[in-house]
Amino acid sequence: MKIAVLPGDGIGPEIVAQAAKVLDALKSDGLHIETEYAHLGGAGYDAAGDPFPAATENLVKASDAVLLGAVGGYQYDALPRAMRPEQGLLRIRKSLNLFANLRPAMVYPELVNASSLKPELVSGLDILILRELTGDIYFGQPRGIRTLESGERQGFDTMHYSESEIRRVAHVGFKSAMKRSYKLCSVDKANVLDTSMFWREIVTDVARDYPEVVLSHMYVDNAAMQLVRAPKQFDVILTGNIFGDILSDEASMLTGSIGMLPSASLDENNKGLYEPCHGSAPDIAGQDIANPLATILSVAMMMRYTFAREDVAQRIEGAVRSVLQQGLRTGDIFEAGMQKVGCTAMGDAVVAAL
Ligand SMILES: NC(=O)C1=CN([C@@H]2O[C@H](COP(=O)(O)OP(=O)(O)OC[C@H]3O[C@@H](n4cnc5c(N)ncnc54)[C@H](O)[C@@H]3O)[C@@H](O)[C@H]2O)C=CC1
Ligand SMILES: CC(C)CC(=O)C(=O)O
Ligand SMILES: [Mg+2]
Repeated sequence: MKIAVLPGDGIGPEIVAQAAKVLDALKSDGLHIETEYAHLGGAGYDAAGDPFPAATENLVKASDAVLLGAVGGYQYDALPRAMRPEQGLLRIRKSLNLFANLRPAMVYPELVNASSLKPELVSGLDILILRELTGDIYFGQPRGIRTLESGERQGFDTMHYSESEIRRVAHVGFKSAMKRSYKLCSVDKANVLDTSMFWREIVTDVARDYPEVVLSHMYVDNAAMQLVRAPKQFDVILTGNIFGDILSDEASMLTGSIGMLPSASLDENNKGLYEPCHGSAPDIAGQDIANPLATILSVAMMMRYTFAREDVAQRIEGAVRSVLQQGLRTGDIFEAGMQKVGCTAMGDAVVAAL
């Protein structure tokens, strides 16, 4: 298992250090894990003048999987767009062809009261948001800021999806639904956007290959509302890049915190990049208070999807469950009566529970 580790920026190094301890513990138990570190995002810009340095690209292409913290920081916000940390993230996803982004949102029984919704709405929740990750308005050309004939300046981006991009992620969605509850809801804005109208047409066509799966369609504004009204109506949500980005942050709060939501970004062969769904949280960086569980759970997803080690994945998930049962909580999921711990102590507790 050759794993490239990219701590990134902000809380990235803190949370990745905890996940790395889990990898070290698994290695001591006999798993053949080899890790190598590199820079991405602001760290890449600082070290090599590029948010996705060539050395990082070479390393991730030579690795089986990538573990990433997060990128971004206030100090980089005024850089030209191409130099911003977030462009490093978009480029690594594109470079590795990681078109399928799996973002499971499940509520641990111990955290039912940490959710911002009523316990009965979220208890037992287990949904999968499948977000297309290498297309859509985040990658569309042309884009930029131009001056119109009137002399007024205008910012513009381009949304598009090609048929092959929709087909391949739709297949992942239907296959995921076949392993779960045979229900797939495709989320779009087909009442307004041509891109979405086309998305709906192709998803409907792909559905013919999966007659066992019940396909439904929902507009994204309604989906945002339904996610907080009655989230358990969903099982797999299939959607595009920008809608999935937004809906998955929303879904994270059903679980108690964005610090609980892991992700897997996969190519056609299940080579993957694994990262928490949240960002670099510069507002809490350097204080040892970030929740490392989303990153640790991302390692579990890595074991499941890239290395086909369901046993190891479940072992890590069991350890996370165990620390929650012990009453340990970082600040973002803290409730009265629980024991508040920092990022490092939470990581240590997970390792001890492995
Ligand atoms: N995948 C990535 O690397 C992503 C990077 N970003 C970047 O991160 C930076 C900050 O963006 P924001 O919009 O503030 O989103 P964010 O996800 O970093 O933070 C949003 C809020 O959630 C909290 N939070 C996030 N992760 C947490 C954790 N593990 N434990 C406890 N609290 C946590 C933060 O403290 C903050 O209050 C920006 O530069 C942004 O571009 C944003 C999203 C994803
Ligand atoms: C650069 C952004 C697209 C990162 C983000 O918000 C995400 O992937 O969730
Ligand atoms: Mg996001």
